[in-house]
Amino acid sequence: MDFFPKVVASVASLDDAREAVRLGADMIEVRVDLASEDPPVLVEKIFRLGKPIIVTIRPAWEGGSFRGDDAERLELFRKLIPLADYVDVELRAGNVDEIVSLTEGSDAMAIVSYHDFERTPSNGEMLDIISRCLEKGDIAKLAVMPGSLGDALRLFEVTLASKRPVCTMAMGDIGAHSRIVAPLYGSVFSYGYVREPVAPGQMRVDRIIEGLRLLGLR
Ligand SMILES: O=C1C[C@@](O)(C(=O)O)C[C@@H](O)[C@@H]1O
Repeated sequence: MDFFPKVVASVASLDDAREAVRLGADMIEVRVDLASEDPPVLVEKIFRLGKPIIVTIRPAWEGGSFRGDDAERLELFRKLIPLADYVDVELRAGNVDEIVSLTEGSDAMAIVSYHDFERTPSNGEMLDIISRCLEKGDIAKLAVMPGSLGDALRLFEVTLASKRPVCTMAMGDIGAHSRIVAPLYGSVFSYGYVREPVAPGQMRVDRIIEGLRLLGLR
């Protein structure tokens, strides 16, 4: 295996971030849209834990809880980027290019993401989505909802066929195994939870680590 996938803990509090470190997460995704604490204060506290940080401000129209407008979200990203190793922005965001451009001249990389909570697109559509994400940012992320194991299998095919770096996951109960299996096909990150899943089918991060070890990926 020419790379080792990173296990990302999705958190919205300092307590969960501390637990993520204890459970062995490699990186911490701060879901700013789910946090109750002031974002710059929270991200600064989590930054001090010493793990790479992904800043995500997921809008309601793509499954998150942020209800501000594009300008407000852009400003929040601008404030948080100095502490971020990665920012996650949706391919379909109206100002995706503006948000990605905030990373230029910073240490942060841009994850350009696409979530389909209803279905698993065709292989051609998924490859096209990944390609468009990589045109805009540094890492492509694709999360889909499988209706069958065959859909999950197609996601693995697409992951294997994709240019790097790509992060993929099949959500829901049918797709839960993808948290451990997708990295085998080249997914560079696997997202898990600490206390409660933030997306359908997420596993707790220590379980992902255990599974990756069984596959010789840790
Ligand atoms: O995009 C993703 C993936 C995710 O939706 C998941 O299915 O684990 C969890 C989100 O927090 C993250 O930003």
